Amino acid sequence: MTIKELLEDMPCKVTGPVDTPVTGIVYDSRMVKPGCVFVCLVGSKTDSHVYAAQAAEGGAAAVVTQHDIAPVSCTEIRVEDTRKALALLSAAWFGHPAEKLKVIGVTGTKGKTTSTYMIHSILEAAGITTGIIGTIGTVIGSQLIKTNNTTPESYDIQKFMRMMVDAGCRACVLEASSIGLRDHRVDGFTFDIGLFTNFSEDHIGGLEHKDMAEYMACKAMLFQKCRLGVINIDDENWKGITAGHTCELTSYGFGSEAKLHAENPELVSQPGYLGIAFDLCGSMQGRVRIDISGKFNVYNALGAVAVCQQFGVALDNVRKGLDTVKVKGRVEPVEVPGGYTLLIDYAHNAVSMENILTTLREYHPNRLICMFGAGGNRPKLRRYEMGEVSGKLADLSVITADNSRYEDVMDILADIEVGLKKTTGKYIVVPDRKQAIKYCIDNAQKGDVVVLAGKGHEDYQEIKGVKYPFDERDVIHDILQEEGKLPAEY
Ligand SMILES: CC(=O)N[C@H]1[C@@H](OP(=O)(O)OP(=O)(O)OC[C@H]2O[C@@H](n3ccc(=O)[nH]c3=O)[C@H](O)[C@@H]2O)O[C@H](CO)[C@@H](O)[C@@H]1O[C@H](C)C(=O)N[C@@H](C)C(=O)N[C@H](CCC(=O)O)C(=O)O
Ligand SMILES: Nc1ncnc2c1ncn2[C@@H]1O[C@H](COP(=O)(O)OP(=O)(O)OP(=O)(O)O)[C@@H](O)[C@H]1O
Repeated sequence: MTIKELLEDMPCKVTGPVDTPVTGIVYDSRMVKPGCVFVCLVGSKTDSHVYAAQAAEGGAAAVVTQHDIAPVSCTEIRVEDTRKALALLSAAWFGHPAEKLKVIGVTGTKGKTTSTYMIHSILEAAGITTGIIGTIGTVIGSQLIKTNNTTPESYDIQKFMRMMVDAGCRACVLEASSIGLRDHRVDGFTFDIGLFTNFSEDHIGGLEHKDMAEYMACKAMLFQKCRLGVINIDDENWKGITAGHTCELTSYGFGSEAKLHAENPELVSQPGYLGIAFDLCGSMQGRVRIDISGKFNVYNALGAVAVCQQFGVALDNVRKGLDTVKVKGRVEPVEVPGGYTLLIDYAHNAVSMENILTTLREYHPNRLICMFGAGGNRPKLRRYEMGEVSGKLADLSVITADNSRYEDVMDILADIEVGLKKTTGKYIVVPDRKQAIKYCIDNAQKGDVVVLAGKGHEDYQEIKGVKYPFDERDVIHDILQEEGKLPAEY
């Protein structure tokens, strides 16, 4: 492919030769190879236009810029926005893979990861091979490729979609974060379906959104980039999210005014299994059961079913998909002996923790035990709030290390204690996370629900700039093995 072919349909001003063959697209100067097109991005730390000359000297066929640079020894492609250009160029480079897939984008403050896994599980049950791009990584068949962002850079999204097409996938379900939408990571293609889960305060400040209005406007972009919007109309913000939409809309929720709605939710509780069953009503009818705890999962399931209906999936496959779905680190049960339930969850702020603990309370456990910590080099307010929430809602809080980063773990725990002390909740401090898990396992009683909060799918602990291996599943396995309590089937 030549520069000219690559630029087809892209508004730009070109200075220099355009018949040069292109060997690849690169958005990091350290990855420049002879013949590549280097796209200069204005980032939060670096404006990589400063590397344009170096890229040209390194053999780049062209550099893509959005502001003036000193003349370079290769072709210069001038565009209005290089992030947008990166998306368009990457789509062209990988042969527009989205056109060969049904692409579903999921946006919302909570429930994106869970919903993508539910959609994946249902579609796969129906024989529709589906890839996932999201917080846990990119899933293509049995392969999990770890990524830094919930919504990766546009180049990577296009590359992953190409890999999915080559692997025989027919669909791709992607978490479209507000930052990803804002930063043009999902430009260059049209989503077949956009799913809205819910909207609440999050991601404000720092390098994220300046205020709630901007946050909402970014989420709303999905419904200007898709053909059909599937909307949770029980969330009062749905009208703001769909303002300016260019797609058709369909709805889900608990009320009968929603096209697909739920009735008769019933919590299902057995040792090691907390789920929920409910009736699907409206556009699909039948009782279904989800193998993940929490009433909010009825919403995630409704959204997922409404999406899968667009593929003509039958009720049996919906049932099968929902009854077998597993999401790593999202109220994920881990099998343990002793008649109690042990869960790993990603809740790492007060809102998520309140949601999860309130939900688990509804299962009427013997005791609800919450083990958690808080990230270092993050706002202290989060720690006070988490302490207060757990103190109010759990029968016992076990406070311990999370990703302490550059802070002393004891300082973080002291902040969490400030919140705990506002309540009458019992707590214990066990700074080492493995020891804290061991404490929970050793002290759990029949009928208890123990939630290990904070790390979810993460498999490391970040301390002073180093990521140490720490997968809670492995840690639990090691503790049970050391104590001779490992179930026979492990
Ligand atoms: C603030 C932010 O969004 N940063 C993202 C952004 O990095 P950046 O542009 O700020 O990076 P930078 O270091 O300033 O570099 C700018 C450019 O210079 C290039 N560079 C840099 C150095 C050099 O020597 N040569 C060079 O060419 C870099 O490759 C880059 O292209 O682009 C990177 C590549 O796409 C992202 O990985 C990175 O996400 C960081 C890790 C991040 O934390 N982002 C958060 C805010 C985020 O995106 N979150 C959302 C939502 C999550 C949720 O819903 O929970 C997400 O989708 O993940
Ligand atoms: N529909 C929902 N409503 C409220 N809370 C939810 C919902 N779905 C999940 N949660 C809670 O939020 C946590 C994160 O869920 P999930 O990872 O699916 O959402 P997400 O949108 O991908 O979140 P994040 O952006 O934090 O990764 C869950 O562990 C659960 O506690």
